Amino acid sequence: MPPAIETTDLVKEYGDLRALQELSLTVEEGEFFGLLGPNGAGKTTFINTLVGLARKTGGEARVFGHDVEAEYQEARNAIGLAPQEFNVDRFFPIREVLMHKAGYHGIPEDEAAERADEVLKRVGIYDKRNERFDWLSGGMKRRLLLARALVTDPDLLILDEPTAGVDVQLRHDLWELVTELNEEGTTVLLTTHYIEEAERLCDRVAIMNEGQKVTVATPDDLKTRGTDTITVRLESSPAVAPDLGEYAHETTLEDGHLEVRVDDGGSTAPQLLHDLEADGYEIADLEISRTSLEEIFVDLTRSEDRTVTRSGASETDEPTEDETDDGAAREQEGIA
Ligand SMILES: Nc1ncnc2c1ncn2[C@@H]1O[C@H](COP(=O)(O)OP(=O)(O)OP(=O)(O)O)[C@@H](O)[C@H]1O
Repeated sequence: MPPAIETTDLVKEYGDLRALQELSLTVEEGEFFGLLGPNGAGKTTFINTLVGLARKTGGEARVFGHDVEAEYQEARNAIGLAPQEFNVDRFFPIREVLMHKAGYHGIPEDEAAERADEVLKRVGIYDKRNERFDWLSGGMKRRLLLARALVTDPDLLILDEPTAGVDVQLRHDLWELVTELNEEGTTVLLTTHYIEEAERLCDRVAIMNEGQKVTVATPDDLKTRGTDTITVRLESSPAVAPDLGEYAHETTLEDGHLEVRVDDGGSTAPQLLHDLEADGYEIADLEISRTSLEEIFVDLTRSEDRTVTRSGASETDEPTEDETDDGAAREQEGIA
């Protein structure tokens, strides 16, 4: 089986703005894959090129082996997308919205009705089936987007910030549901700003910045890339920080607390204690803290200039041909 997603040197330009810069990424079938990056990193653009809402400028993109443009229908039929924005037809009861979506993907009416009921039950808003989208609460709208993504029984579920602005209960419900779907074999691509979410759910994460891939790793591997801090409380505070071995990348002393930054706190602490005692210091207390994934993420995506790289000099607010197309396609996506 080919990978669920495979892109090679994928480029997307909006006029002179390079939103994706030679992005090569592979998501294996069955993976729960996270896409992380600061605002404007290109996450939604990446998704849009996969689902046909944005036309790529260069490179290749395949979904289960199908070229996303040359074999659009095959690629698109494999994907269920829960987008960031609420792009749902507001004039129909939500059950009909789901049936239209299924019909658009070639599912016969009877089966579409069955599937609509099934997914509404699964996301917990079956009792709202005859209401219009506008009448749902924010959390219910998120559930509906997920239901719409699931109504075609996709092999690849793409969730673009599914828990943005939802309450804790719903966030946990959604986590449980997508974990279940992944365990049943659905490949999941998730973009999120919540590092905890990625850490909890994803087998691997890609960190993107300014349209480029910074790294791909498991959350555990990423965490080992940070440094640890050993904080030692000394019985009597010296005037200056002691001179330690090469293992100490940085040593600071404040109010009798010595903070030493090291690669691996667990294995360095005995050496540090030994060195301090040898120098006559009395130790009252010791604590090791590990860099959080969030700090590592901030480090990896730190940028002096947060603006996205522009390939040309001119800056214009005129919509490009692509943007106009994207708008039309988005509308279609909403209705379909
Ligand atoms: N249709 C468009 N026309 C012009 N520029 C666009 C368009 N869509 C996205 N961009 C630009 O491309 C860059 C990447 O945007 P994108 O929405 O992909 O980022 P993101 O990582 O999803 O951000 P966020 O986390 O804020 O959702 C941004 O600079 C954005 O302004």
